[in-house]
Amino acid sequence: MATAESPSTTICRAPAVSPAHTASAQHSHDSLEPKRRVNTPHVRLCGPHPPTPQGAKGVWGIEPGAAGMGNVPTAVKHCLSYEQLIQDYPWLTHRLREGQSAAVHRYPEFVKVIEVGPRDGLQNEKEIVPTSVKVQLIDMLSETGLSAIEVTSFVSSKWVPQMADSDAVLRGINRLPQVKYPVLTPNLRGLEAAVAAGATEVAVFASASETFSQKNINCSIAESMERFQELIGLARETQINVRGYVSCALGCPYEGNMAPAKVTEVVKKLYGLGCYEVSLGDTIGVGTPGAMATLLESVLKEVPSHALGVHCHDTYGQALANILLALQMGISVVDSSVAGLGGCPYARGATGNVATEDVLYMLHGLGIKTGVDLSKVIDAGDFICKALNRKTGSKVAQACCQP
Ligand SMILES: CC(C)(COP(=O)([O-])OP(=O)([O-])OC[C@H]1O[C@@H](n2cnc3c(N)ncnc32)[C@H](O)[C@@H]1OP(=O)([O-])[O-])[C@@H](O)C(=O)NCCC(=O)NCCSC(=O)C[C@@](C)(O)CC(=O)[O-]
Repeated sequence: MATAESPSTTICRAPAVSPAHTASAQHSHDSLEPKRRVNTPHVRLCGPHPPTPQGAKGVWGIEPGAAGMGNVPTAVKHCLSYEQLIQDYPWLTHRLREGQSAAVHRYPEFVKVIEVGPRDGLQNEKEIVPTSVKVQLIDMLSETGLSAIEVTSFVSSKWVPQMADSDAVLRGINRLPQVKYPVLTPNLRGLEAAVAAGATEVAVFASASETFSQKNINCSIAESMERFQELIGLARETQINVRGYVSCALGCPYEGNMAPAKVTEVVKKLYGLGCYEVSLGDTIGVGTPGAMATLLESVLKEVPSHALGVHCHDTYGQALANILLALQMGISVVDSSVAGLGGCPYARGATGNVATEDVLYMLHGLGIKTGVDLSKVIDAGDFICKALNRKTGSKVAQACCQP
């Protein structure tokens, strides 16, 4: 690892045409010329736009509402977004949604992106990152418009040596009033140290897996809940907000598959203890959209969507798909890590978190507001990657920064 105290920053810029702009341009083009779009030898246009009267064949030559996109040639399907399709042909909406067991919401207008790079992203780094580099990274992230940056963790330095400078990091950063700077605390000792260093928000971390709980915080799930009850009680007395994590929500490196009911139980418990929000951690990035849907169906019966977030690692390349699915099910809080840094020291094989840059690109492309400047996040990612002598894990940053 390069140990430069202040690595130089290359200014990288996001594409001049934003994904939102591109999407809307595409939409208006499509809606002006729906016929041209489907004018392929495989498709017989039997009806005008908007859809044909009852009884007549509709576009694609199928009965309105009869078979969703079933008869549409694959090449054409690929050109159409779900949203554009239901906008052009509203009669398809019911059919497309029918059969989905979960209630499908519209996408949220605003998504809160919680940056976890300085904590989750760096905790697994073998070589100690200089405090000044961590502070500079956080200060750069503060300028991006992010409303929450998880900066460090007050844990045992014997367990996680990289976080041994938590006090200096929290005291060293330039705090902006509009940004929250939560820190991880596993016990009362951590809470006290965090508050002494100026923390106004902390996060506790439980697990849905007994084995992972033992490996990560050296106690059972039940014992962790007892600790957290005391911690949360004390924190709330002093107006410290507490966020919760449930690790292994979609799979455990030691126990494998996690039953949604078991995960739900832990989420419900943390919420009941007073966590204002609980983040569902796919710690080892094994989840798929199907697994996320099943989990959320279960959790949403017990905890409201506004009190839930998703925290996806990208080990199997499923993170963005999982997040998209969660958004469709009403979730509007997403954790992510600049440059896709990350990995848990107690989760073998876990790779980085989903990259903040990639999440922002997707959200902005969907027309969802985040308040975050993607270009500035790319700059922060470039800074930390140079400091770590590492290639970015963000596909968007790779695309934007190609020489
Ligand atoms: C929980 C403990 C402390 C129990 O560890 P323990 O060994 O059972 O605790 P202990 O009470 O016996 O203390 C051991 C030593 O640590 C000290 N100690 C005790 N507490 C603290 C503290 N707060 N801050 C600083 N030092 C502390 C304590 O004073 C003592 O020092 P000694 O007397 O030997 O010199 C330990 O297991 C630990 O620190 N674990 C943290 C593990 C961790 O940080 N994992 C990564 C974060 S979780 C994660 O990444 C997942 C997440 C959140 O991102 C979501 C997802 O992806 O799923």
